[in-house]
Amino acid sequence: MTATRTESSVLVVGAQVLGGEPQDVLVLDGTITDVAPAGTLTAPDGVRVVEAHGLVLLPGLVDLHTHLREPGREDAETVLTGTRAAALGGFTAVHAMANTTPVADTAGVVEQVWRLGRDAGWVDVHPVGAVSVGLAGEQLAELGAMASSAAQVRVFSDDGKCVHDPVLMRRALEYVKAFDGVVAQHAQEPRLTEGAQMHEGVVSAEIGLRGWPAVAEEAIIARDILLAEHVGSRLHVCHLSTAGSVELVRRAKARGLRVTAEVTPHHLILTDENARGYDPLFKVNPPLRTEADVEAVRAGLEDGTIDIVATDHAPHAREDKDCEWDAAAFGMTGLETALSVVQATMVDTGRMTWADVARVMSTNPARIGRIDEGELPQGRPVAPGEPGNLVLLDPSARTVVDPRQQGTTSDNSPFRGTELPGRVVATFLRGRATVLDGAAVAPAGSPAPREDVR
Ligand SMILES: NC(=O)N[C@@H](CC(=O)O)C(=O)O
Ligand SMILES: [Zn+2]
Ligand SMILES: [Zn+2]
Repeated sequence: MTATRTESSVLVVGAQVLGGEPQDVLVLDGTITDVAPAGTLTAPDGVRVVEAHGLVLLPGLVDLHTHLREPGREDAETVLTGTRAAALGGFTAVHAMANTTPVADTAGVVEQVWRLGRDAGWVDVHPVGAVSVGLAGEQLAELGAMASSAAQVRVFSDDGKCVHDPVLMRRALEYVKAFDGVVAQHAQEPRLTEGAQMHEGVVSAEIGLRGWPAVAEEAIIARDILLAEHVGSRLHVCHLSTAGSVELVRRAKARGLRVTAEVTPHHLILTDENARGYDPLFKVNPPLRTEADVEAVRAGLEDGTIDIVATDHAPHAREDKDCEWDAAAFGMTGLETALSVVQATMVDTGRMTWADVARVMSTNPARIGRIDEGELPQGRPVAPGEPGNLVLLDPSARTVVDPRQQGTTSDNSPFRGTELPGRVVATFLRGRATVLDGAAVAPAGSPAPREDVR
């Protein structure tokens, strides 16, 4: 028995794999070797045994849309704290958005983020490359160099900003075809959203905040679908939030186009009514929409129009959120509440099974990001021969969200003080526990987490 075997091996006993019948799952040296009916497997000497009766076992979650803020805003989050938060949320891989300072628009920056992730050891970090230099929307970034770098970038996005120029968008869609990449668009028509603060509707009119019409999102999605069809490329729609957007993607899919879409946990549960108290915790881009939009995105996720749930975890420092609405930054944290919100809105409502959750939070995001194959594949089935990337959750638990108890540096969760169902009990990255009994387990030899700025 080697030290490695102990560290990256585990026997999970009696877990409901994808919510099904209780099974034992044995992981040896990072790889699943056996899945058998509960009570039939025994642990080899020195292998950790995790008792999991009544718990649900899913493949490790994959986030296609995380803001880790490093380099540049380490006061809000670092690769280390953000990936620790991800592990606590049940994730084994995240895609780190490019809107950092400097912007991740060169091979050098994406390799830096990739290395920081690897050294931290909490989850696999896959940097997203910017579409345009400095997110300025003018000049195409070095997409090819980022793709062939050590970070092997496949997802490109100016997220935070919309790739508004149709010529630039067309070029990006053409360029990424060479390496089977995808452009992930933040769909926001800039002229229709100048100074916009929240969803344009009854509530914005009543409380006097500048509105952000649904059409500002839908106009860009419609255009990009046409461009992707013209070019024959893959398009991914970030944080889709309106009923009209769901309908556009539904029609594109019906026509066989390679268009995928994501919804965030917050757009599955919160509405513009939450803005009535002017609490900037509910200020987010795209804005929280109406009850009808919430129903439409739930239905879209249920019928497969929306492929994935992505967190859009957007940590912000205190001074950027602890101010009046108009001055506050857009964004909310989400890595540590995503699974609970999906349980509350989709599983506990009877709309989805745990197998469906595995599909929209692991299999599909890994596939869209092209990390389902290669050296360290993610989003794979819970089956022999597959990597031991797993999350064990207790669906019967209920937790009151307390940002001070979370792994993220920032405390801008809209669910502060809210009771949510479900709790991540353990997370395994290639057999190694990153979370046990709901607590983060620092990887051996990892740097000590720096003092959080609070
Ligand atoms: N979602 C947000 O409200 N904010 C994101 C940017 C983005 O995802 O567009 C951020 O970087 O803070
Ligand atoms: Zn965005
Ligand atoms: Zn984002």
